[in-house]
Amino acid sequence: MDIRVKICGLSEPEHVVAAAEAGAAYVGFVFFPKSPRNVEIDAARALALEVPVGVAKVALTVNADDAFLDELTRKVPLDMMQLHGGESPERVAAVRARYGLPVMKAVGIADESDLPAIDAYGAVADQLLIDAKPPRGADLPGGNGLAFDWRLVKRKYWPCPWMLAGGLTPENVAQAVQMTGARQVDVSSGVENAPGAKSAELIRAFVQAAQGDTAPVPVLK
Ligand SMILES: O=C(O)c1ccccc1NCC(=O)[C@H](O)[C@H](O)COP(=O)(O)O
Repeated sequence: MDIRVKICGLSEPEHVVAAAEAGAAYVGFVFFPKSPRNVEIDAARALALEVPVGVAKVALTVNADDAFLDELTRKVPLDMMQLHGGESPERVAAVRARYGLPVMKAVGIADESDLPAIDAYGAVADQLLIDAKPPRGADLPGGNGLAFDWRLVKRKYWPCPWMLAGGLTPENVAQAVQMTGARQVDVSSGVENAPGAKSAELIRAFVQAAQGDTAPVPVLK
């Protein structure tokens, strides 16, 4: 099955190479100092230069200001910006216009009351990342290894391309794809041995499982 995979929170060249060789379509770099996956801009530039043509380099920021994004986009060759904070639809549109890069907006889902944000952000973003809403008081707005109820996003109409995220693992990704109809998936914690410590083996297992290269999983009713 042609499922596009994003491996997020990469900080070591060997894992960038593992993701690309496994067939990931996107690699993500996190710019958020509180995260165990945070990378500095100069380190991200070096990582980005390891990424083969055809694999999209995504910069994940959280409520970043123009000064930071100016430096980031000047120094790191990027293919997409991922906004993972409380950025408003107006801010999403402004970032898109200022940097001329496609913007993916993260939308956190916990229950039905979160669903209208899909249409609000879908009207201004190039893509949506549909993720689990972080628990109240969490240190990180994403990358928490938490899944949400996938039945909430079994919808027929999507305003733009989207990616499923939140608590995905090599074990559950095939079922998540089957239940939601997602054509793109994103993972961070599920391919780590500890927070921030990616595993090349788990990256390969995740891409294979997402693309249906393992035994089918039973459908949950
Ligand atoms: O991964 C982080 O540390 C992070 C920090 C701040 C904002 C967002 C962050 N990650 C967002 C991602 O794109 C994750 O891949 C997504 O939330 C799924 O994470 P996980 O449930 O750990 O697979």
